[in-house]
Amino acid sequence: MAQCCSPKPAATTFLRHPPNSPRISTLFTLPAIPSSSTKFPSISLLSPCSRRRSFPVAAATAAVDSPPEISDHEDGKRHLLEVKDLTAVIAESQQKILNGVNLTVYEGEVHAIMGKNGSGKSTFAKVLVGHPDYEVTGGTVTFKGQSLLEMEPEERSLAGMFLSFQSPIEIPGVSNADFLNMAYNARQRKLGLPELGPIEFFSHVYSKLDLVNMKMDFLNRNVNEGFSGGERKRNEILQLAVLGADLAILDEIDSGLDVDALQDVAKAVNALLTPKNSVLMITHYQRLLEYIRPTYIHVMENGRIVKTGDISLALVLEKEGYKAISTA
Ligand SMILES: Nc1ncnc2c1ncn2[C@@H]1O[C@H](COP(=O)(O)OP(=O)(O)OP(=O)(O)O)[C@@H](O)[C@H]1O
Repeated sequence: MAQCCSPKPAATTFLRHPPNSPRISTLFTLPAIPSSSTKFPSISLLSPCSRRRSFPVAAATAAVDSPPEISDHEDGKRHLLEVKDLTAVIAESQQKILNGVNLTVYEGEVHAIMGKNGSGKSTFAKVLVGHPDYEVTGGTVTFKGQSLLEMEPEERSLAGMFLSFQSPIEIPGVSNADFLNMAYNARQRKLGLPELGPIEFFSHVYSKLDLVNMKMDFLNRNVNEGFSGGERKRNEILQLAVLGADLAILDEIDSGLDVDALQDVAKAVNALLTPKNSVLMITHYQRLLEYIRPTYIHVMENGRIVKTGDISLALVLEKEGYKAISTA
């Protein structure tokens, strides 16, 4: 495991909104940038190490050094993600948000998490990628046979986890193409794979633009600057297509999308699905589930998954609301 706060060739960076907004919005693996660099003039690059008060190691010791999981699925599939009794608090206030989440995702599956506003869905997603606003207080998480909670956010990303955030941020002064190229090369470097120069990368990314129905000029625009809500969401999926992932966690990719954009985004996500990778998507609407068919739907309430079912569960919720399944 990488030593926290030691010099690294690459750093996973939580990019913050401007100072008056405390919400961290996105996670990428970027090359280390010298403090004197003018490359990202208006973004504060915050090492997760600098904010994390207690990295959630103790809770995960049971899974340390465990060998890759042997399948216990009837079809012989391996599980990608196994979450057991996960509890977490907001680091600053110590307010408990996750109250014992249990979830197993096998390769090739699509899981949807639904639930009332404030039930803990986004917090769960952010805890999975190691967001420094939260501390894990109990439970274990295994990702591809390794203890996820032992990994730095950067390692989680390099291990194949991708989170598309609910509100993707702008990065003024950095073109989309440069940003994607940097993130792509940082990952290639870490994995010991060949990097791509700007021209080679352009042809790599060009083939992905079609997938999300984005015009080429979006590559030359600054990351998300002036993008509409729908364009930002498409851009998130473009990042997923360029970087690839074993587990893509998509937090409300459907919010703010018109019908055509929703179909484009869903088509792109479906095109990226293989029997080996999985999607965990958070959504409020059954509409998205018509396009990206989930293997399971889970309902979160008060920081726990209280109900799991198939697509019919979403239909019940659409018709009767959460009171139909509430345990409160
Ligand atoms: N960093 C934070 N600081 C303060 N409160 C937080 C923080 N993160 C989460 N919370 C609180 O934790 C609760 C769960 O938030 P979360 O965003 O996970 O809910 P959600 O289920 O994703 O909601 P929604 O459907 O509205 O997006 C909310 O009450 C939220 O205000």
